Amino acid sequence: MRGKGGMFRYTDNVDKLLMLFGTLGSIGNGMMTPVMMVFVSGLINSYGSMKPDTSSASHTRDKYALKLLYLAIGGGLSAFMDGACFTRTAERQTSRMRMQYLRSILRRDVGFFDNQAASSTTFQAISGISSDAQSIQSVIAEKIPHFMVNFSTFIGCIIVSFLLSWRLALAALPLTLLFIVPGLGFGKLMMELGMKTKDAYGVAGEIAEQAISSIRTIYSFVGEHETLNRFSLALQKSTELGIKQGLTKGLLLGSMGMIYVNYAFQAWLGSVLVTTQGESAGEVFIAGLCVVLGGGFLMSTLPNMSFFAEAKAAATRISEMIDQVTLIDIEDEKGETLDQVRGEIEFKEIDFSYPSRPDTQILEGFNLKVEAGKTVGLVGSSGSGKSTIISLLERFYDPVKGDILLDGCNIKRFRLQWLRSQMGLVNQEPVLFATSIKENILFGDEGASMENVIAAAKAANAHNFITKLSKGYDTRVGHNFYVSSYTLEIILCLMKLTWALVRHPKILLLDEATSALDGQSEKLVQVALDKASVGRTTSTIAHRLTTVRKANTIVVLQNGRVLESGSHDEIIQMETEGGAYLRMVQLQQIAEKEARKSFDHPSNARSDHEIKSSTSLYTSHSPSWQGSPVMEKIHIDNEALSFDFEMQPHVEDDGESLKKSSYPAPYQWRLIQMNAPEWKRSLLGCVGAIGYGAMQPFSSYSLGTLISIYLLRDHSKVESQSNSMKEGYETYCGERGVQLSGGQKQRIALARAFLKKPAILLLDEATSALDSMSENLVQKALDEMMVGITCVVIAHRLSTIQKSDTIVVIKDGKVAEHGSHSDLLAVGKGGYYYSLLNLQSNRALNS
Ligand SMILES: Nc1ncnc2c1ncn2[C@@H]1O[C@H](COP(=O)(O)OP(=O)(O)OP(=O)(O)O)[C@@H](O)[C@H]1O
Repeated sequence: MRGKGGMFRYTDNVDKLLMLFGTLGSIGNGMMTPVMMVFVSGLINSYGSMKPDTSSASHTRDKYALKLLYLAIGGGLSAFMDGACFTRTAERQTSRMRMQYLRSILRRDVGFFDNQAASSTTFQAISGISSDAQSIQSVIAEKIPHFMVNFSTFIGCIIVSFLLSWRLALAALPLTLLFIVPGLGFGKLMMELGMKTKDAYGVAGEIAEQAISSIRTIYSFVGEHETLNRFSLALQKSTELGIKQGLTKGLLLGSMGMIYVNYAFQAWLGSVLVTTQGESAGEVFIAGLCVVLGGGFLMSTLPNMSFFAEAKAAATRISEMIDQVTLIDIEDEKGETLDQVRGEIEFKEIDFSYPSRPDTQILEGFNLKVEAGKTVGLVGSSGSGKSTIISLLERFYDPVKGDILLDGCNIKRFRLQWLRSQMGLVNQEPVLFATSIKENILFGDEGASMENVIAAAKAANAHNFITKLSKGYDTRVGHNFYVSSYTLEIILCLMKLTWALVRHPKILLLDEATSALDGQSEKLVQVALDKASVGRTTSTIAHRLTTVRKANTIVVLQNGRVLESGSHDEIIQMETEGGAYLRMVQLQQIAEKEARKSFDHPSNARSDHEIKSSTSLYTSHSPSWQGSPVMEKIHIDNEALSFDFEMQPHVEDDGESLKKSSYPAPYQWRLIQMNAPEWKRSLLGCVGAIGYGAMQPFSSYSLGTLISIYLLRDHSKVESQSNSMKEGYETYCGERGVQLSGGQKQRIALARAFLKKPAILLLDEATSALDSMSENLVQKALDEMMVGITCVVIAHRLSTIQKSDTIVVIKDGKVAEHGSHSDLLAVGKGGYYYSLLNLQSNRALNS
């Protein structure tokens, strides 16, 4: 099951069985057509001799109907097996593949995502799960069975055609190349053009998307015309490709006309084979049909190859991702755990550079010790390495040099999952997923009980506002969670904190946790944070120095080194490098004063509207919300928080509200009017389409006629004469047939009688003028034709009537004797028939 690469990598025994049955089903399904062709050839042959309302006709009818019924049952069963087994196994295999793929992505160390452009990694991950896995699934579920069905039909048809008439098959087979080769060639060209057209539309779509998404910029620069020009230029490319595509499609469909060239050739050759080689009509006709059908099936089989190649490449991409070795493996079960964690952290002589930028040293000889239960505040200029320290502690990366210790033990010795579960991280990223509040909290610890969830929410001061919502912990958040942006920031903060606390971590890591909040809201949340950090070793990163003011130790970082450290009161007095912390505090105070001044000055202040639009992540976009009167107004008031907020509950019936929207129905007539300039081409297309459509019934009619001709020639066996006559069937017979011999006239008369398919056949010395070889041939044809019809044969030559059911000997206008040949012979020498037969055989001997 774990073989390297390949699209069947995740096949287990059940899948192998499913694929075996699927393959049998596909082959069975594919053999339907050839087997049916064999039956039909027999059926056509029997049509020639079938007469209405005779027992033999109904026997033949029943026989073939039954055979075809069995075939239908067999075909149905095999098609079912084919479809059901392959679809099921494709589903099983690719869902396993998707799972493994996602698991392998999730266990990647963070460095993996750094090493490539973030967008390309995300794209790769998503396309691996969606398009790559999808293309493998569609190959297993559809393309492989399609290939096998068509290929076995092709093989079956060719075998049947050779069995029925090898001469015709051999001669007609090369002609199939006349439509297979252009068909494949133009088909490939069509696909390439289709891809290019898609790309060209993509470019045009991108222009439109960019323009619409930045509509204000477009308006402000009066860039509408420019946008339209660029859009129309991009569309021009797709129009040119469209014309090429149309031409190629025309050539593709036109080249299929070669099928009829093949039929034309077969019609000619088939007649020759029936009339000169004694081949039967049904077999020759069906052999020819099988050759053409086989060619068609081969043609539709081959394009599958490109899908196989695509799926193979997709499987290789997925396998490469799955097989990549992870240095810091979250699923690695090895490693120690501590029964009791105190939470003492120590960084010893840490050198670090990110794997994606190994030449840039971020931390250099970094040392830091945080005692258990104490709070350390990390401050410093942007890029000084504050967040890097937290990443190293979480083991998102390992240091290049030095050790990080937890309670005196190197963190590399711990089981990674356990280590991370000891830390609660609250960072700046928005963390709410589009699910309920409870589920959101459970992301912190999926096994946590409801009591734990509530305890964590209480610890983060979030319980109060959650219980005020109408659905409490079951309120869905995410896309449809609409609150004012001010409230949203607070809720996000509290939720992140709740999430971090649900596992009762010993270490709390706060990376700019409150940076998105304004001073007033920060104060509200800070109470919750202070409460949460009691008894926990806490590391706080903050630009706003008031946030870290109360920390036991404040560490000032610069270029990955510790510049100053100590409590606020200690380091504010330090003069290292000009008192870095003091300068930071002073600069921040000046900036805050400036900000307050500009806020007090109305002309500088941002309007309400501006604030709203800049923080509209959750506040304004879904049309289903607009104008909805249902808003929850909630007041939160407890020791930590006191604020009001309005909240829109989740609405389930988006579809309903869409239905109610008043978009006008599409207007056909308007669409036609828009396309009016294209009427000439449309008309030409319609005429072509009608002509193409009419081909099928016309060709069916022609093929039907061909069968009749085959049957006629098959029965009359007038080949030798026809061949000996220069003009063949067009030979002029002369008045009352004077230009023909008596034997020739008789055979033509016989052919006329056969064509009429009479219920009663009267043959009055019908073969008397024939030489014995021709008589033999004609007699054979007569024997075939007389099956199931009433025949009255008058003959002097007694061999002609020997096989009759009843022979009636007439003498002087009276029936002298009657009975079968053997009955009459049994009468012996006294019998009239006996003596006639004796006389004739003596004459034959003498001559
Ligand atoms: N994933 C990464 N790959 C490569 N370089 C990185 C990565 N993350 C951060 N850096 C670089 O490491 C240096 C330190 O970054 P870090 O995020 O630790 O700084 P910081 O002090 O937290 O900054 P800020 O206050 O702006 O958040 C920066 O120069 C940054 O460009």
